[in-house]
Amino acid sequence: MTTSTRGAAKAPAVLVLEDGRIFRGRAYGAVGETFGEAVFSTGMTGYQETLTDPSYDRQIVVATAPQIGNTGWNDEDDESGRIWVSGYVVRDPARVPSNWRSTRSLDDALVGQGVVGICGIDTRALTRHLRERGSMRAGIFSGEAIAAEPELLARVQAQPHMKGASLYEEVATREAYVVPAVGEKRFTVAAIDLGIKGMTPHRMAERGIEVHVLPATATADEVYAVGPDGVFFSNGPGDPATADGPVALMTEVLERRTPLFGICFGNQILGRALGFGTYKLKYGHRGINQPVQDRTTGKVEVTAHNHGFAVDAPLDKVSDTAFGRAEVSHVCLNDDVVEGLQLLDQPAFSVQYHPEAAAGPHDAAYLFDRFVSLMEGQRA
Ligand SMILES: NC(=O)CC[C@H](N)C(=O)O
Repeated sequence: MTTSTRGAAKAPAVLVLEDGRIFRGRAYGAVGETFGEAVFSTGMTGYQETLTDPSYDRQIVVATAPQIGNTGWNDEDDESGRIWVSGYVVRDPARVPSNWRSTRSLDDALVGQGVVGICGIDTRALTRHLRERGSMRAGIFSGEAIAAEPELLARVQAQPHMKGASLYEEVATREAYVVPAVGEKRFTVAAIDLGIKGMTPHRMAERGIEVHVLPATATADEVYAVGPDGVFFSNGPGDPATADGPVALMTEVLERRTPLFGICFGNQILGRALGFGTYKLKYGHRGINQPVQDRTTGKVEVTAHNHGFAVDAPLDKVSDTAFGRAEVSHVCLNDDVVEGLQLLDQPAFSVQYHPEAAAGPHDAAYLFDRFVSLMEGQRA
């Protein structure tokens, strides 16, 4: 529920965490109330891409960068048709945005879409709290939504957990659509939309791929009806342990040995299809400067991340799976979390992070070329 809006920046607001910690600040964006999992993102740029990433559905995002909104909001950088975060927490919002592409302020964009936020709180203390205690449920209340603390806390504690949440169907397209290849068409890819970011089909289209984006509930018949050279599984919100439908579909794709690429949620689904488990990280990886090593080349890349879950696969041995040998291809150098998987006996691989990242960095863009090579190899 949100009520009014503009000029509301001075209304009092309160952020309530499920463990009882409370931060008091001022309303930012819409005034009202909202709930979600409080998570922090360390990106210093790219807030527009972050807020419109469907993988942030039902999450209250805390920006660790202290000044947010400086470049306003433009008509080009959205990753989807709307803002998906359920709430936004910033320390010091820009009073006057300045950028040649900006058409309105970030505050106006939040107000326009009814997204409740809070500003003027100590985001460093909040981030340290989430890092020590882990991501947790939270609520933001402003204006008339503010009530006695025990009441607000009880409402936060009544919210569903992110563990066990099935959200991908809620954010995915209902209708199939096609993103045409840029220049000469070389390949057709069926992309399963579990919360796909707009930049992903674009990065494929740039490589001569015609991308058929299909709903999360697509059947194998619908996938193969487009005559795909390869199948892609996208990023998406929620707990991968709930994604039984996409795991079953991917299993069929693997049985047919069609070239396969997955990103983020898609990596977790490949993990499950291979028989590995997934688990929730304490506070996840969200930001644009995470160091990852590609173990197939030894190279280290700086990468964009947004994940709260990870695949539980052995780092130091090749695993035998229903689809032959599999190995962990990429690993996060901060904490050894599995960041990529590849099959050694058929053309399938995935990464836990974001080679498409529009706000950058672009070190991992080669992964789209790797997908193209797999499709070329299958044709040869
Ligand atoms: N960006 C994503 O695809 C996120 C995947 C999953 N929801 C997670 O949090 O780990």
